[in-house]
Amino acid sequence: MMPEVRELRRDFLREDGSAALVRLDDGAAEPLGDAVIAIGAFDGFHIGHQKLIARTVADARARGMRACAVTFDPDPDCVVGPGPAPKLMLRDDRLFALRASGVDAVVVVPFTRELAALDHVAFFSDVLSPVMDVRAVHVGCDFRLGRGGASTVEVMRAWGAARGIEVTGHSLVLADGSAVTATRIRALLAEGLVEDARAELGRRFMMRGTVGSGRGQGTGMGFPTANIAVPAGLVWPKDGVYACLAELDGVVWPAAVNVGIPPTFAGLPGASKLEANLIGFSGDVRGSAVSLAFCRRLRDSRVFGSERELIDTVMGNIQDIRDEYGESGVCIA
Ligand SMILES: Cc1cc2nc3c(=O)[nH]c(=O)nc-3n(C[C@H](O)[C@H](O)[C@H](O)COP(=O)(O)O)c2cc1C
Ligand SMILES: Nc1ncnc2c1ncn2[C@@H]1O[C@H](COP(=O)(O)OP(=O)(O)OP(=O)(O)O)[C@@H](O)[C@H]1O
Repeated sequence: MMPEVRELRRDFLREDGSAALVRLDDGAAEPLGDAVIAIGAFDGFHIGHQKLIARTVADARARGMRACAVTFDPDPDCVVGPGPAPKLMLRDDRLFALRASGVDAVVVVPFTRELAALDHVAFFSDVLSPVMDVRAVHVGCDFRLGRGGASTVEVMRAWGAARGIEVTGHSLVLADGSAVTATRIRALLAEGLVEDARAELGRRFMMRGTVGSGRGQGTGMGFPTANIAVPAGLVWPKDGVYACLAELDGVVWPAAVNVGIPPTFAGLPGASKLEANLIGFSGDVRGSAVSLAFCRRLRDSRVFGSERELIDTVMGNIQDIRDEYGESGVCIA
């Protein structure tokens, strides 16, 4: 059985993203007035981020003020990190998820080395105050700002108390006894643990890309595949075969997916690193945008001794996924 439309819209970030988007490098940004804010990179927009935003929105409603998510572009880790970690989300998906989170506005601060060197006083006074009057700040208790992370929650709370700004460092949302973080979800995906990643993301892990061409042999073997090129800089789940859901033109199909260069064809030109057989779909997908939401890991990819063995195994995987999800598309547009 395919999941409900509501769940699918969540997986593919199709929920209504109606909050205003305010870029601080856009000189025409309208001032937002009194605001309750949450601050962070929010890569993955996981269940910890979601709870932090829910608290921010509840506080803003109680005060009769605007709720704002303050985030950065690019992700600070890409500017000041020792080597940027692969991201759970494209920038636009991250902003979209924040815009659908219940806040009134998403404020995007361009992140530069100069910004990274500011302390909290300059960050609030010079960067944020032209667009909003911050009255309350919600962050995780481990949050740090500024050069060397010198502005801890305690430092900001003491500074804010004298200025009528309430700073709250919330205890972190835990899973299996330790904090849910983007870093931990990346590690789960690197082990192929897509179901655990789903629990911590609050939706299935999703990759998006454009269909290019592969070696052109899948159709002849009975399972045509969309060979998906994904933008650089994103996390990849561990190589292997997965049951997924695939969105194409607003319709979601069950899909059998191979992640990683197929070991049987390693070294041959044209092999695709991400390919999906959309179950129940027929048509030409080249040039289209396809998104994959990861449901379950089926097995490691392996070297096959013969084409017959490869076909039988892959068709068996496809049948298992068909048995679980059917072969009909579900419209989520
Ligand atoms: C569900 C699925 C499972 C696959 N498993 C393997 C595998 O274990 N080993 C392998 O070498 N190739 C595997 N492949 C890749 C196929 O070999 C590949 O799709 C086929 O050769 C066609 O490639 P092409 O689209 O580049 O022409 C798998 C493909 C799919 C869709
Ligand atoms: N598990 C959590 N529970 C509540 N708040 C959290 C949690 N994780 C992060 N936050 C808070 O959410 C905001 C955004 O966090 P940030 O972007 O640093 O995410 P992160 O998941 O900790 O990422 P990373 O693993 O890359 O450090 C910060 O205020 C942070 O303290």
